[in-house]
Amino acid sequence: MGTQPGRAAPTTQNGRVRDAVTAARRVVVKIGSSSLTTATGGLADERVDALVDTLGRLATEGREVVLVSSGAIAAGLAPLGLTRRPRDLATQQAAASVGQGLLIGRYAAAFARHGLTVGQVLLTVDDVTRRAHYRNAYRTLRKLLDLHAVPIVNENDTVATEEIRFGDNDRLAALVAALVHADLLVLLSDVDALWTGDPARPHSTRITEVRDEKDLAGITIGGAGRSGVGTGGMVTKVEAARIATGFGIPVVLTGADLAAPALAGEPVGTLFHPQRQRPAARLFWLAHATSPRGRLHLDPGAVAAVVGRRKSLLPAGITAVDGAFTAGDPVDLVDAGGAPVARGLVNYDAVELPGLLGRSTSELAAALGPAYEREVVHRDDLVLL
Ligand SMILES: Nc1ncnc2c1ncn2[C@@H]1O[C@H](COP(=O)(O)OP(=O)(O)O)[C@@H](O)[C@H]1O
Ligand SMILES: N[C@@H](CCC(=O)OP(=O)(O)O)C(=O)O
Repeated sequence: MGTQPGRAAPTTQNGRVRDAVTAARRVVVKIGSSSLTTATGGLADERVDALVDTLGRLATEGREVVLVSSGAIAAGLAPLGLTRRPRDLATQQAAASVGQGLLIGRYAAAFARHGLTVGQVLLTVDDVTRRAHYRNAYRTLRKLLDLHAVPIVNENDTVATEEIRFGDNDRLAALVAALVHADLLVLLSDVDALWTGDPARPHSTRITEVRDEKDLAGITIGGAGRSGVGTGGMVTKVEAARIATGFGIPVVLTGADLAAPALAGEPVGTLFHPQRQRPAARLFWLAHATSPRGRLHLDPGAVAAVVGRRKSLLPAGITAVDGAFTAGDPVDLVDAGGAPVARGLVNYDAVELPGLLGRSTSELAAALGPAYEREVVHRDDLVLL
């Protein structure tokens, strides 16, 4: 290991953001599988209890707490006689189905010791990305908080398919934080902070604060750790931090055993500063939360118009279409090399587009009617990637 765990002295700016951490009224806390399980993969009761003691205190102080907890698959392994995390989706789903009940039962018992009731909230990608669905998810979470219950969120693993799955819970936690307008997101893992490289390597050092993207330059952000039950590793945690800070929410990334000092605003872990320049929430959501349902291939002129001049995308600049989307779905706009340059909400169904490609809007309007004068993606519904 590189630098031994220690508490860095807060800088003034760090101190100010830490004050926001202490003052946070609504907090989303995410804990990973690796922090909840024993070496053999079962649920580690004492770890669940330790986390719940910290969160229970917070909730009884009057703060609103939403817990995003992984661990369903890990908890389901032993009861099904499995010795390690399965690779195939069907067995992962079976394990999650068995484990989720055990996990929630364990949390319900632990929170009950603090006089608190829990509510299970299982979400899919669609539930947090599609407007109609996320309003629904928001209402449920809001009502649980109003009723002083602790929502415990996980991905709905049993119905999520490979294509539309988060897999890790880091980004889900960031989107839940945005959804409930949290004041703080705390990501708890089996590592005490973000390090400059694999923490097991001798020259890696701990990063105490990330003020903006520049502080991430030169860092080796690696995959899941050696516990064998986590997924995503630091890659998805840093992505989650980008999403949340982009929504103006500070993020603390630290070890599960440091949850109490982190929530008390002590300088533990890595503090990601909220970004002052908030993008329009809807477009930010589009860039980070939606999974594209298809791809529109642009010719170089269309790339220059959309990216360089911030114009709407017209049928004339599209050379090919992939995917089975319907009007209103998010799609990626890709250049001639296939690299995504923008994401937007498309105004046509996939089946309609091939007949329109390469034709000018006036020609289309004359041939097919005024409805075909509309842009394929309006510039207000476009975000550059
Ligand atoms: N730059 C880095 N800093 C810290 N940890 C890293 C880094 N790169 C890779 N990791 C690994 O990421 C692991 C945490 O991710 P993961 O196993 O998915 O945990 P969780 O179950 O908490 O989501 C750590 O145990 C660590 O080995
Ligand atoms: N929804 C899954 C989460 C998968 C997972 O391992 O996530 P994480 O530990 O956050 O990287 C579960 O409950 O097992």
